[in-house]
Amino acid sequence: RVYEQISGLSPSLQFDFVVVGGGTAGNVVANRLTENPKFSVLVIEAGVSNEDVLDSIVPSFLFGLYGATPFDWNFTTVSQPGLNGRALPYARGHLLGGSSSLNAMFYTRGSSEDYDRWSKVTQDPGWSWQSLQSYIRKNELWTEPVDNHDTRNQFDPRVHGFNGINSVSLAGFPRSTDQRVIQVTKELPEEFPFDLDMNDGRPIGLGWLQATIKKGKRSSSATSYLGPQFINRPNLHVLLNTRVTRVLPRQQNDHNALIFDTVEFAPDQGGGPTSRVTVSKEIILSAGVMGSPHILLHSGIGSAADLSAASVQPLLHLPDVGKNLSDQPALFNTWSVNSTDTPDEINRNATLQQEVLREWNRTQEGPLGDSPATHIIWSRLDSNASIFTEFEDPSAGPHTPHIELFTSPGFPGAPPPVGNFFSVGMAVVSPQSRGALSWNSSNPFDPPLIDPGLLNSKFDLFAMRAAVRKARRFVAAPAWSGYILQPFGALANVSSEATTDDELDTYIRGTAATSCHAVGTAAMSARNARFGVVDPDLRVKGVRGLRVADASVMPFITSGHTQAPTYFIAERAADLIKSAWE
Ligand SMILES: Cc1cc2nc3c(=O)[nH]c(=O)nc-3n(C[C@H](O)[C@H](O)[C@H](O)COP(=O)(O)OP(=O)(O)OC[C@H]3O[C@@H](n4cnc5c(N)ncnc54)[C@H](O)[C@@H]3O)c2cc1C
Repeated sequence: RVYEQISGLSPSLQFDFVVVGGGTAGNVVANRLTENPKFSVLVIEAGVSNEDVLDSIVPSFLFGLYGATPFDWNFTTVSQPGLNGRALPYARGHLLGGSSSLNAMFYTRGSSEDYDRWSKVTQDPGWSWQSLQSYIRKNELWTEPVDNHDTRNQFDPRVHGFNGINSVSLAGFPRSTDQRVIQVTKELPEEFPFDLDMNDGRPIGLGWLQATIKKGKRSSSATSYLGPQFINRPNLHVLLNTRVTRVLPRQQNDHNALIFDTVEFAPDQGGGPTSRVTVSKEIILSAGVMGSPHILLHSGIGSAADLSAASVQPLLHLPDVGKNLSDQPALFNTWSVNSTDTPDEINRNATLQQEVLREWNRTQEGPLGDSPATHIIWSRLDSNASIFTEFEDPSAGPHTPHIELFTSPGFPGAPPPVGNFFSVGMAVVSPQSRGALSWNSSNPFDPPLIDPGLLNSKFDLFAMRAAVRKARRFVAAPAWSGYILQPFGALANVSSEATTDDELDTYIRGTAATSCHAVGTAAMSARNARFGVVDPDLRVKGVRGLRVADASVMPFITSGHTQAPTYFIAERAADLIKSAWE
């Protein structure tokens, strides 16, 4: 059952588990726990329903979800020294499905070494790439693209799951640039080798993008894990528009351990009275990389000094709550092109957009049904790069990329009034910089202070420079001759062979932003480690009855986009919880 307001929830209902946050991870946990009819679960989600939100259904309408909309938390970061002091908007999903309902839908697992590093740092073999395979497959429902084209040379079925819940697909509408992109792998195979499947654990190379899309529609954790076949389970309850403000312990037991069993919440718009619900088994925080540590801090779990300074009574000194935030700096390089066959025409012409929307409504086919990108190039810095004399390699191993380039026909976001474009987005996917989430108010309705620490490290700046140069070499391949006209905007200042590092730094610091891939603010560590927030079984260290299951538990960011690993974490989390109670 879905309740729009707190008043809809009968006070007589009893729950074994409360899942805080109906986002990417939370809905997985709720789905898997309610497979057992004996477990009753309440999901409490701050945001609105995802139902009938057209911009969340039609993949290429994603840009309509961001900013001052009901669907985005619309956070702002603190000033970023690495970006000339700019403060950035920071999107997070504020609707059922969380960020899976508004992200760019890229499905990338990262490298096998990323997970093996988690396993090493947590001393838990269960987090290794090999061990997670069963969860990867439980999550993935490989789905043929809506146009049913021949996909044999575009992915490797041996590494995919065909019986999971969340749809993953190749693009269902060919782009005029597709063949040129592939042509580059033949013209410059050393630098841009073709890779049949970037999700086989060894992503280095250039391959076709896979995305969480089902036959031309976004597949989010809300449409998949809370889909019609699940949402009517009598033991599954979802409360929307409701913000969790704190979790509270019951009286201390004989051993002095805090046992959390109560969730406090209020209407999301603030101003209303708080209510409470008590669980008989566990509370699972799945409020995401911003929400979960924010709730822990407001509940008195964090650095004791910081808690006292914020006038919150410290319950447990756990200084790493909110620390270790890891994000991937990103920017778009854009070129003008000699073609009118780009999405720019649709994106700036309302009549044309209505026409293709009518086609999409009829068939779910056409240019609206895909993520904006077509291919991704994953690369490492040269092993003899000068930066390695100063820094240890922050990547997880020799098969793990440092940087990513992704190709998108058209202008990124709303296009200028005239012109047609091709863009290469890029990111440092194995960054060295770390930021933090903190607070300066004891009011849980005040937003946290978000510092993604973008480009704080010289390593990340070095990697960004390498990525811009790589993007320039990519579009200089013969395949683009006659198509790419000239660099657009600030890229024009850094497009000659003679461009210096300083000039590149000015471009990068002036234009880079976030990938919105923050993780790590409630990181896992080994059971007896002196750092970290949760144990390898995702229990908050030092207390009982409380786990975290979402992107915030990643001890290191994976070298890709972060929704797929979040799904895998949630699948394993559900199994860990079930095995504790079944
Ligand atoms: C704009 C954008 C684009 C992205 N693109 C991609 C991409 O293409 N591919 C990719 O792999 N990753 C992408 N990501 C990242 C990816 O979506 C996230 O890493 C992942 O979805 C995080 O999942 P989560 O479960 O940790 O958090 P979320 O999915 O954000 O879920 C957290 C949920 O908790 C709710 N919540 C928070 N606080 C409270 C509270 N106090 N009370 C109640 N509910 C609360 C939120 O409303 C939300 O629904 C993108 C992210 C963004 C924002």
